[in-house]
Amino acid sequence: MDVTPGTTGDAGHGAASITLEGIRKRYPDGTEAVRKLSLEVKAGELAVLIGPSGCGKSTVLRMINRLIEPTDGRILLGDDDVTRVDPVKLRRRIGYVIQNVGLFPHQTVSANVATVPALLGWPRERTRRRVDELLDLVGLDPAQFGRRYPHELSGGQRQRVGVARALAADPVVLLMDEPFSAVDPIVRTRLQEEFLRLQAEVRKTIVLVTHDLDEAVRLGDRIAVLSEGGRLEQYDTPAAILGSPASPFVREFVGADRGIRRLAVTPVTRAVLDPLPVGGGADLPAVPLGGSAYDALGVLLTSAAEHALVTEDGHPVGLLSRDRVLGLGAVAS
Ligand SMILES: Nc1ncnc2c1ncn2[C@@H]1O[C@H](COP(=O)(O)OP(=O)(O)OP(=O)(O)O)[C@@H](O)[C@H]1O
Repeated sequence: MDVTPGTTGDAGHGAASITLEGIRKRYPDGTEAVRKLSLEVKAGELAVLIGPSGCGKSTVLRMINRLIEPTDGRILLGDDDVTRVDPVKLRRRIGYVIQNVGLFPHQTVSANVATVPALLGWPRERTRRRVDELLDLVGLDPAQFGRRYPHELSGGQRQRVGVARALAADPVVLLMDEPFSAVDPIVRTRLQEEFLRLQAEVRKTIVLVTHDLDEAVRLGDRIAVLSEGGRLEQYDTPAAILGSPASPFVREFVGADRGIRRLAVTPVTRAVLDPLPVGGGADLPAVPLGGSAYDALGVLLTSAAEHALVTEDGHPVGLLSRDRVLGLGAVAS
């Protein structure tokens, strides 16, 4: 996954904001899948759409790349109204990753990743370099995997090829519909971690649909909780969604264990520390400043200590009490 920053040519400056203005989708049979949704995703941010089955998540995603035409409203990429541009050209600017990836089974991994560059008529050498660079970026050795066919890969490897393919032509936006749901939980966690590293590298504007709240909390800069008809219940950071649900619907949706989930996204900061004791507290268990409150609680519980020593670059900076950590997980009810 290691690349020199900038070699992909897209370290952030290839991203565009996405603005949904009162979008609506009424299917021909009369189903109002999305009634009136407004939402803005800032350039370089990852927004997660989450909500119960059938609430309109996929419909929203597919309106952004016009696989589904909105009945009403506007969708802007940066300042461009996507409903006014040719949908085929539009889709070349938007990467799309779906569950089970949808790789072409009779094409090699390299040919799959090269799909959009080939459509754009890139010279062969440029395409080859880009394909190798992307396979490296998603952690697949091009020499080993480039000539394989999709059925010769594991589920997790196929997902990575799907991500590489979506990034190939340096899209301004990436849409991901349940991209990690087809793999087992352990592989999923690893792919999510790799994906976060990749996103720190490429800084695309991403809209990701998931059913999995843990995934939403782990990956999202912001989470949009939707209810039936694409109604926006809350759009905020993971910590705010878990800490202050805006409606009974969100409270129920994020569930009773949201205090624990909240600890996972709350860092230990100087603001919650007590002063160091005389003698330095060297016998106490240590936790790093900036680490998650969830990890700190784990250390406190396993060592049965009332306090942990918080360190920065190995130097003690203060004490963290168990009560303080539990207070960080407390949520408005
Ligand atoms: N082509 C269609 N014609 C009529 N209704 C449709 C069509 N596609 C989707 N719907 C309906 O629109 C609503 C929203 O569907 P959508 O697939 O966007 O939901 P979702 O939130 O992505 O669901 P899931 O989480 O189950 O994938 C559902 O009630 C669905 O039955």
